[in-house]
Amino acid sequence: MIRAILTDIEGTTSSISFVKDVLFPYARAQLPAFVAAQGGQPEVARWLAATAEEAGLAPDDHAGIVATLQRWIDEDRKITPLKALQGLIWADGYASGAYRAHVYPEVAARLAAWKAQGLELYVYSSGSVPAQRLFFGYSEAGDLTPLFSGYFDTEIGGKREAASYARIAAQIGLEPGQILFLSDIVEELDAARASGLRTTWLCRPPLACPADPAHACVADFDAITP
Ligand SMILES: CSCCC(=O)C(=O)COP(=O)(O)O
Ligand SMILES: [Mg+2]
Repeated sequence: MIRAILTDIEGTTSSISFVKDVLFPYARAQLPAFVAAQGGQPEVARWLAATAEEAGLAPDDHAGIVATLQRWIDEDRKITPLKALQGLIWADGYASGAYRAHVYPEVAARLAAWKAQGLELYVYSSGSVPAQRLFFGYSEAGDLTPLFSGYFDTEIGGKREAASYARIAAQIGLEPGQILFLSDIVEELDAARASGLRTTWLCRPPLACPADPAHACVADFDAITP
């Protein structure tokens, strides 16, 4: 019996376009000024140092670090320091009203219905946990954060690694088979299933489920019956 739902964001609750065409360009454009103004703040300095280490750069090479981060954004790399810094930058955009996070039309009501029927709801995204809280706090459907019991990011492990899902199940405190993972990426679903989680594949239009899908496949949350 399913006791909890663990959901991906990009391509699952929300459009890929909002992340790639709104959030990523905003972070890319703001990065140089953000690093210049806030590079000395301990949290920012920690992630800049992690970026330098990952890229083999000197810790004080801010120009090189910014260029590296911008290249990683262009390549859509899911690297923890990049994701942490993006989250810090996006906070200003949400607070100023520059954008609100897209969620597909049925998502808020369906999440609320699952919560009302006793399911616990969790998020697992490559976006940092603070970025996830902002995303659902400033969504087009309003503040959805009261619906969620917890958030996981790549600090628990990569989304294509089975061990990450075992760690998440242990942190949630449920058997893996009691958790339903929702994602648009088959490699993530394969990893979750390898650790015993139940899986459902979101193929949002204009995509369509293949004839013989590798995972239970739906077009939207209304078609999911946990
Ligand atoms: C929650 S912040 C925006 C999402 C993001 O940065 C990202 O890389 C999306 O990754 P996901 O694992 O949700 O597909
Ligand atoms: Mg996704």
